[in-house]
Amino acid sequence: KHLEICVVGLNAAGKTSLVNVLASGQFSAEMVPTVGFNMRKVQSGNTTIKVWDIGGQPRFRNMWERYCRGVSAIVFVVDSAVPLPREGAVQSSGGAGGATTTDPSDPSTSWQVATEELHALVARPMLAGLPLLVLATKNDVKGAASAEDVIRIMRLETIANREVSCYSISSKVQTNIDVTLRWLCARSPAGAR
Ligand SMILES: Nc1nc2c(ncn2[C@@H]2O[C@H](COP(=O)(O)OP(=O)(O)OP(=O)(O)O)[C@@H](O)[C@H]2O)c(=O)[nH]1
Ligand SMILES: [Mg+2]
Repeated sequence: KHLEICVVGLNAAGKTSLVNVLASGQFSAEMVPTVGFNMRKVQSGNTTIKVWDIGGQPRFRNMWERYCRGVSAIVFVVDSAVPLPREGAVQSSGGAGGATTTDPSDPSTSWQVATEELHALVARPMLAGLPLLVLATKNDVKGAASAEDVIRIMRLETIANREVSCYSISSKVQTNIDVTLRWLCARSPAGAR
């Protein structure tokens, strides 16, 4: 079986680290930001997964939709080690793309931007119905947000008309990498949906 998936999320969320662990089992603390995109192939049993890993810096975010078209699933990676905002601090401010003034020193900003980027992406008509896996990574860090926190903060229950899952994972100590791979392998090839 051949699948194609696309991994997106904010810069330094941990996308490339995850893809490296999926592809080769290797984790490195020394990472360089992805410029543009990388493609890696992940083999699991008789399933080959072509993985598009897109840069998360603001200038690459407009590429996400293009690479997500026609894949079997979208993986959105968030950094769960970023402190959670105060209750109610993450609000919808009407879409992503620079219209929002952000304070980079404010941890609620990162959650808010991630939430806005995710909701803007899944609202794209071309991506309608694509299964979504939100991965809250870096759960090896003390005080990391749980999957339940992420579901609430990012309002994942409001994302309708597609399969949505959320796992808390760590690439560093390889927590829930197995369930992530099982979720990916269970997708149907694009076109077969
Ligand atoms: N503690 C911990 N650190 C992690 C984990 N995954 C990634 N990191 C660290 O987070 C930083 C960013 O990781 P990357 O994988 O490069 O992040 P990215 O999402 O690919 O970033 P861009 O390519 O800029 O979009 C690196 O210092 C990683 O070592 C994890 O599971 N646990
Ligand atoms: Mg990267």
